[in-house]
Amino acid sequence: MKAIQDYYPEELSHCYGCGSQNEHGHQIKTYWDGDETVTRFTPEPYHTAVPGFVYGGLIASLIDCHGTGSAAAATYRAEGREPGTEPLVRFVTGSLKVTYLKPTKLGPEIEIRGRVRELKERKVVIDSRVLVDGVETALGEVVAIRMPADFGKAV
Ligand SMILES: CCCCCCCC(=O)SCCNC(=O)CCNC(=O)[C@H](O)C(C)(C)COP(=O)(O)OP(=O)(O)OC[C@H]1O[C@@H](n2cnc3c(N)ncnc32)[C@H](O)[C@@H]1OP(=O)(O)O
Repeated sequence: MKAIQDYYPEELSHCYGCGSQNEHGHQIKTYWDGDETVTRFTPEPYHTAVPGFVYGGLIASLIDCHGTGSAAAATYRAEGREPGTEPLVRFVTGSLKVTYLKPTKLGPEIEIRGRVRELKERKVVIDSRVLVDGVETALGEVVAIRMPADFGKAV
């Protein structure tokens, strides 16, 4: 099964969170599991906050790209299209909110499960849960905005 990120074109595959071409990045992969999107990531020992627990910025980063990837996957699904078909659907982060419920144990695989709360043409809101060993440790909300064709060009 291909992940939504596997359909990103080369020029959009350099993101630190989800770009398959970024050798220093997380290279996350997001898949459908029924009505939920799922990303799994095993942190390294250096992803430490305090010994034994995962750095919160890593969790935010995973929620971020899980959210934008889920937004793209959900849009293709809502339109009844295969991912990667034209016109390409890509999202950037408009806002990112993370609520840390309890410390996230460092070592086991982290699972992020997302649900679509709102889906419009230009804006998709993804709610995420972060789980380790079945324990919910954080919640995320990503407002994903359709990437403008001229993204970054006016800066
Ligand atoms: C695809 C491969 C790359 C994936 C990368 C994924 C993760 C990333 O790190 S992306 C990088 C970080 N993000 C950015 O740099 C984005 C910078 N911001 C921008 O470019 C623009 O502000 C952008 C595109 C988000 C919004 O553009 P803008 O023209 O203002 O949108 P606009 O038409 O006003 O708003 C559309 C809708 O989005 C909403 N919206 C826009 N910005 C936000 C925001 N920051 N928070 C919440 N909602 C927002 C608006 O309220 C509007 O909603 P509604 O339709 O309900 O009224």
